[in-house]
Amino acid sequence: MTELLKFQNVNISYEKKQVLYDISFSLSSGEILGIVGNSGCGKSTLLKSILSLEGPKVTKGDILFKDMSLLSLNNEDMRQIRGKSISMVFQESGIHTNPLKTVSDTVFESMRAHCAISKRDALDTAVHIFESLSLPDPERILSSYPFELSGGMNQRVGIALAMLNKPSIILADEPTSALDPIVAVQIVNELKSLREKYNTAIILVTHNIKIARSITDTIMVLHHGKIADYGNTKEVLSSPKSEFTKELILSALG
Ligand SMILES: Nc1ncnc2c1ncn2[C@@H]1O[C@H](COP(=O)(O)OP(=O)(O)OP(=O)(O)O)[C@@H](O)[C@H]1O
Repeated sequence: MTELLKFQNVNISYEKKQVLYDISFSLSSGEILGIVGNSGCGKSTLLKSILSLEGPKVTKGDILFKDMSLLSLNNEDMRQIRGKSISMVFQESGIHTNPLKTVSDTVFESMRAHCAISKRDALDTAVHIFESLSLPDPERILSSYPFELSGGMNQRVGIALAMLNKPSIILADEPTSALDPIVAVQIVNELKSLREKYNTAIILVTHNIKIARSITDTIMVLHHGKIADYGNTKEVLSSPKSEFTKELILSALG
């Protein structure tokens, strides 16, 4: 397994408010890392800092992608990384799909932003990914506007779109929290199959420790912006080091 992403003693702040403290971890190809913790502990901030999204600033440490510091990249280089090497799936995948555009227009635009490709080739790539994720009737999905698809289907399409440029890492921020439990399980299975089919590494932010237990190889528990526990998921859940993790497991898993 190749190491893709590495956080080295990273501190992150908004303006003057520090949110994350001394965060270190690494992510290898094909690995699924779960980040869990209470609301406001800094999970989303951690994901945003990887892609230098608006708001949080790294004030100490370094974030490396394939041994290259992401913090030293200019805007154009970071734009190339976003969506191509590292893409993001949000809670509401409407963010991936413009309400005024059909899915096929969105597909073409997001692929054309990273490579010279014809519309037909872009759509063929999308059909292939939809089929590999068992999305029904790919041609109908492509010709639909987002409002014509159900919430669950929108989210599944959002995950498929995040895969268009075959990124090596997907950052998934609570991708199942807006969905009913049956669709949530479907999404979790789709994330698993991305790893199996494409060896994609995934960082999954979730409130749901049961989901984390069922899908992740490694887990990081954050408490007030600090790492309370980090390591192999089975080991952390069976013998957590911190009191906070013990309580979290007890309340979620009994
Ligand atoms: N744009 C911002 N400006 C200032 N502070 C922010 C901003 N976004 C988040 N914060 C603060 O940073 C802290 C961490 O927020 P973050 O959204 O990363 O937590 P989270 O663990 O993802 O929470 P949740 O599970 O509720 O989504 C919180 O105290 C939050 O209020």
